[in-house]
Amino acid sequence: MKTLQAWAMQYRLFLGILFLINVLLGITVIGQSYAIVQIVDSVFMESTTFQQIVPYLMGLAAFLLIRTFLNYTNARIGLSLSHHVRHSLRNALTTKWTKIPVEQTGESLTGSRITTLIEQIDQIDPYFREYIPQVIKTTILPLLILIAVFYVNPNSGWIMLITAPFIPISYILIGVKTQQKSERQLAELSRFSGKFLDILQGLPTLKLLGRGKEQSDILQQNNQGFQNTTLSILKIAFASSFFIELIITLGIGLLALEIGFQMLVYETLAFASAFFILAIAPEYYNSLKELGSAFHTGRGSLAAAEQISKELDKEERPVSWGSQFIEGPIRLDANSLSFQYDDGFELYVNHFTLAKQKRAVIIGPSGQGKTTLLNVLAGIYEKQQGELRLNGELRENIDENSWWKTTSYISQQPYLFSGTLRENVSMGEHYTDDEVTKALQTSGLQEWITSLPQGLDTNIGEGGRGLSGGEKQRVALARAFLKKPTMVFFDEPTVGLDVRTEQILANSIDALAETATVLTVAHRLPTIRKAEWLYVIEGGKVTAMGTPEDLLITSPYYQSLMKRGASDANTH
Ligand SMILES: Nc1ncnc2c1ncn2[C@@H]1O[C@H](COP(=O)(O)OP(=O)(O)OP(=O)(O)O)[C@@H](O)[C@H]1O
Repeated sequence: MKTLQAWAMQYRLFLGILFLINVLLGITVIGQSYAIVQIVDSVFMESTTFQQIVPYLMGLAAFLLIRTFLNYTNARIGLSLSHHVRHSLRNALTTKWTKIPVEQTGESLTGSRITTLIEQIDQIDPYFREYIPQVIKTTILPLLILIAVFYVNPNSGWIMLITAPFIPISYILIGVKTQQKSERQLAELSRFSGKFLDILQGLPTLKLLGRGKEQSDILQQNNQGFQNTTLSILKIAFASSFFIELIITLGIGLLALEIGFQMLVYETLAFASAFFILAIAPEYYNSLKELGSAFHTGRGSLAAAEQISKELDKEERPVSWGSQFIEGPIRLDANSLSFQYDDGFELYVNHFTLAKQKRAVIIGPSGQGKTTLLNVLAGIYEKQQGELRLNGELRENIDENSWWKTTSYISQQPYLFSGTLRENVSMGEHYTDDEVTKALQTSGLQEWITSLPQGLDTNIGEGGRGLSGGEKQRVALARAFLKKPTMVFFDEPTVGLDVRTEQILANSIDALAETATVLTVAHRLPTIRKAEWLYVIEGGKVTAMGTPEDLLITSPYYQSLMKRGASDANTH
């Protein structure tokens, strides 16, 4: 629970208020017992008149009211503490996610992962709402009661002090015993739900194969296993609460016995004192018992806290930028450039150069690092070593905004936001409808827009739902046409596009290449054939670089590609 404790310690003011409230609560509980004792003693032992006990009755009512108010405030502060911690964790996670470099977003930022983590923040609620206030209460209340009892009758104080640890010890023993079983129960549950989902999804196939009955039996067995584990945990839970109640009863019984001896045999204790001890003892044991159950509730927050803190502690590799403004046609140069995914695939580029306004392509077998290289050169991934120069200036000295203003990056799966087509193309910049329409036309979407009843005002779902891969790329191209970049990074789709879309994409790139340096990760022969300059990537290294004529001599990969010739439309 170290992580949770550390989070709680950031809210010392709340903890201080909780401490104060519980000191007052302790005083109220003692005062309430004192008032009850005085009323009973006056009425039964001293036969006083009603008039004389009125102040005690009023005192009792006041203590009861104050106690209710303090308990309410205690719960409110717990709630508020939990709200503040969860709010700041949500903020911390969102800040973290917005800063995560693109390279890491793929591995950590899927929608379902975000949802799971945000939901897990709510699972830490019981720790702050119940456990923390209860820990503070259990630290202060029994202590104050103990001081009062020691003051009234030290012998009873000793009995209460010695019997108290049995309650937390029992809880710890039960916790240890049930932990393994609960873990097994969780495993059973996930096995059961996995199997259930699997069978449900494959039901039509199973029916066709006549295997429905067998699967139903398997499901029954899994269900039985889960039931048995749950029941065995429940058995321990029931037995344990019986055991703890027994300890409390024995503790109070022992106290009664000792008090009885002192009152009747040794006559060293007055009735009022004895009654006070017996009236306050249940408060003492109950608050210890409540800590145990709050502890179990709080433990449920543990796994969620671990997940959240793991996410928060994840190392970031942000791309560093500087203040040098960049514009005009771009030239790229790189030396000894290296990049590695967390202990995974490694890219190393000894030497790389791309002249201004050249039309270059990166080729190579699948999974060898073409996209990775494109991303490092575009400044989406941070290089680990080496130097990358843009127009002769080190990349880290370039102003990030001016770079992205000059650049268009068209990935294999461009992201479209939930919003209108106009918003998705203009991306926050101001363009007239004519300009937007023209850009969409140049990227071959003319027919498509005219078929849309709402035209540019058509709403596009999150992630471009309802648009094909080719349409998404064409919307991304339209963005590029509006931007008029001087550097274009284009990751050609690997998935098969229809001939017409392919032609439109090629024409669009041709149009962009008139005014920009274009670097394409190419998968298609027509694109490769149009290249003025080529790079071959194999095993994360640039194995050849030059004009198509150069490569026919220096690169066996390029030679074999050209040999396969026109019959092979794809390099894969
Ligand atoms: N985010 C990532 N984390 C870890 N490894 C990755 C990540 N992205 C890619 N890789 C790995 O890096 C290697 C190179 O991937 P990359 O996408 O650069 O290859 P590619 O040559 O562009 O492939 P393709 O032609 O199939 O698109 C692959 O082995 C891939 O599995």
